[in-house]
Amino acid sequence: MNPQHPTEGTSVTHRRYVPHSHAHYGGNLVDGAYGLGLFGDVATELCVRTDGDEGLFAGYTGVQFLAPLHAGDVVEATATLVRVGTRSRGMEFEARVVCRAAPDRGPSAADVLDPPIVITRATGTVVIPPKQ
Ligand SMILES: C/C=C/C(=O)SCCNC(=O)CCNC(=O)[C@H](O)C(C)(C)COP(=O)(O)OP(=O)(O)OC[C@H]1O[C@@H](n2cnc3c(N)ncnc32)[C@H](O)[C@@H]1OP(=O)(O)O
Repeated sequence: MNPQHPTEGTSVTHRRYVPHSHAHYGGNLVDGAYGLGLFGDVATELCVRTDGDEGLFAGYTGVQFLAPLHAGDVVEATATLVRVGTRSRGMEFEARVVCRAAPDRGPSAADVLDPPIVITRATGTVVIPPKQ
């Protein structure tokens, strides 16, 4: 498929289960860098769709950790294109927990969270390499 023209408002969402092997801190807490990894991956697919290239993450202008991410959560991450430069692409990111364990009901019990819990928001810039 040919890449689309980069259009503000285009977004991509990834969703995944957070394995228990990723618990890093006390209380089954996952490190904040895990969420930034999700943002890198979702930004990559967004760039593939808008520019036909994976892009290179140049930097974040802001990151807010709003609520904890736990091992065993199902988390989704969205990247939205908010600014189209010559080669730079400004993006907004949001990560949400959509399912979470319910250990009071048993070791494998879990609930769908409605509404999801927003855990991280960020803004950043990805750069598309010059066309060869
Ligand atoms: C999708 C996720 C992928 C990843 O996670 S990759 C892993 C982490 N990232 C990296 O390893 C990237 C390492 N950095 C680099 O390789 C380079 O460093 C860049 C490719 C990011 C930029 O280098 P250059 O292409 O030489 O930049 P320029 O020609 O000076 O500028 C091109 C456009 O990019 C904007 N820009 C450059 N650096 C930054 C920055 N640090 N923060 C925000 N914007 C930046 C400029 O303004 C301009 O924009 P305008 O094309 O729209 O005019």
